[in-house]
Amino acid sequence: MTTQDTADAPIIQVRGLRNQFGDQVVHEALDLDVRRGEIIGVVGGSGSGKSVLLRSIIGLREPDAGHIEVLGVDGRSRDSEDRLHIERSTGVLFQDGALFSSLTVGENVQVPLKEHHPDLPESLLYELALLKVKLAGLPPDALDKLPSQLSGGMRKRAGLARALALDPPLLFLDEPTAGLDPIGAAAFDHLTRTLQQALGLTVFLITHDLDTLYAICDRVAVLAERRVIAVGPLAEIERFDHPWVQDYFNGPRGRAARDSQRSIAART
Ligand SMILES: Nc1ncnc2c1ncn2[C@@H]1O[C@H](COP(=O)(O)OP(=O)(O)OP(=O)(O)O)[C@@H](O)[C@H]1O
Repeated sequence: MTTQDTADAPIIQVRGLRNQFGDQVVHEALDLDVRRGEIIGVVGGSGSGKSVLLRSIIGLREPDAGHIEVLGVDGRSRDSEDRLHIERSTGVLFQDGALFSSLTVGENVQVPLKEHHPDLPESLLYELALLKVKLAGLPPDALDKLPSQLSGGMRKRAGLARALALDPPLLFLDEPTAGLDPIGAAAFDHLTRTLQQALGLTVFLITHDLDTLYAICDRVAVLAERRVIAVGPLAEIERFDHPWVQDYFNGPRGRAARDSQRSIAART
């Protein structure tokens, strides 16, 4: 461990991150702090490096330079205790769900449980998987279904159930509402907010979905020009003087999302 993991220390700290593929520099001098207990929305144009940032933070990609700390642990550490600490503390819902297609939903949820707690008896594994499936808002009979037997929205929830298997304090969601219809997307947003509040999660959420940003994000980080150019509450970001930010937040879709969220807030 590199620093004290105290309650007010950022749960994720990224400093001077550099990622490069051949001649293409994706990140340069990128800094970001994620605060404990927040939902931070990460936005940016296609190819701006949101997924590469996520992969760097969770240790799936070795950055070319920079420093990353997750829960007080150096993200580049190869020490097995440190790796285990990060793995056990982070749940990830990848863009495509990344479920094993030949395993049932229940078996998918059991994968991390078996890996990290190999001595758990079968009956307990079953009960834990059932609990996570219900937590993700799926009916109990989803447990025995294959991913191919589920709708897109249900597959996302199954991926979420698996991401929550180890009760991680830190949840990464990569475009969770992509491909969902507006009602399904709003339901998934609601679920994310409910779980974050009930379980005290910190959520790192990559999204293109303006409705999601307005509905559930406490702060937003904008990726452009290879770094985080702005981070803060939406009301601040909307005023940030940058062409991409202005197009995105104050274009027709941005205005519609903001108006719709305000009218929901006025009704509740
Ligand atoms: N393994 C890799 N090898 C080569 N280039 C890569 C690799 N992974 C990502 N890239 C490049 O890095 C850039 C950033 O990719 P990334 O997937 O992080 O973008 P993104 O912001 O998540 O985009 P989108 O919103 O379209 O999902 C892209 O130009 C991509 O082609």
